[in-house]
Amino acid sequence: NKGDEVAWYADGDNMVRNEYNPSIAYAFDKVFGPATTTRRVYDVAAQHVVSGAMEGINGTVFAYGVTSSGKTHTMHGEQKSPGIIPLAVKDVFSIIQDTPGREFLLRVSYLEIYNEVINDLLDPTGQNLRIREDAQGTYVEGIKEEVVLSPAHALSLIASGEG
Ligand SMILES: Nc1ncnc2c1ncn2[C@@H]1O[C@H](COP(=O)(O)OP(=O)(O)OP(=O)(O)O)[C@@H](O)[C@H]1O
Repeated sequence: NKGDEVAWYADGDNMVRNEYNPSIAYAFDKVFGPATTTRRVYDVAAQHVVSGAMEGINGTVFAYGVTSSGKTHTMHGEQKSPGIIPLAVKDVFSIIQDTPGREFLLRVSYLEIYNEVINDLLDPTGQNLRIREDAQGTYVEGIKEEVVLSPAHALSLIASGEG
């Protein structure tokens, strides 16, 4: 809209190619073009991580990119086009609903890593936290974990961490 030109474009499902020098191209597991909805990105790239986590397989979904590349747009989205975080939270609760006979305890924590420093976004006193490892795996020492009972509860916690 500002008149910026496209410098890189999606060439098929697995390639990003330079507009000015088409011999420069990078291959990825999956490339989504500009018309792709975040819902589609979630379904293809994140949903299996979420369902895997509910089966006990540790998983991570993270966005990485320069300023204004669309991390917030993709992860948070907006009311009418929710991002990966709200879609994942809703999915988790519907998986629980569809799994009668098993009990789940869901805890949300929310942190920011900036310049190698970890801060707790749910607890202003939790600053410069350490990453530790024990027999259970890797964890952030002293991070606040809040038990959540509904998608709205989880999302309002996350929203409170933004402020
Ligand atoms: N896929 C997209 N479709 C439409 N608009 C987008 C898309 N990705 C980003 N935008 C828009 O581009 C602008 C910058 O995106 P966004 O704020 O998500 O970037 P960011 O990577 O989170 O930036 P920062 O690192 O500065 O926080 C926003 O106005 C956003 O709505």
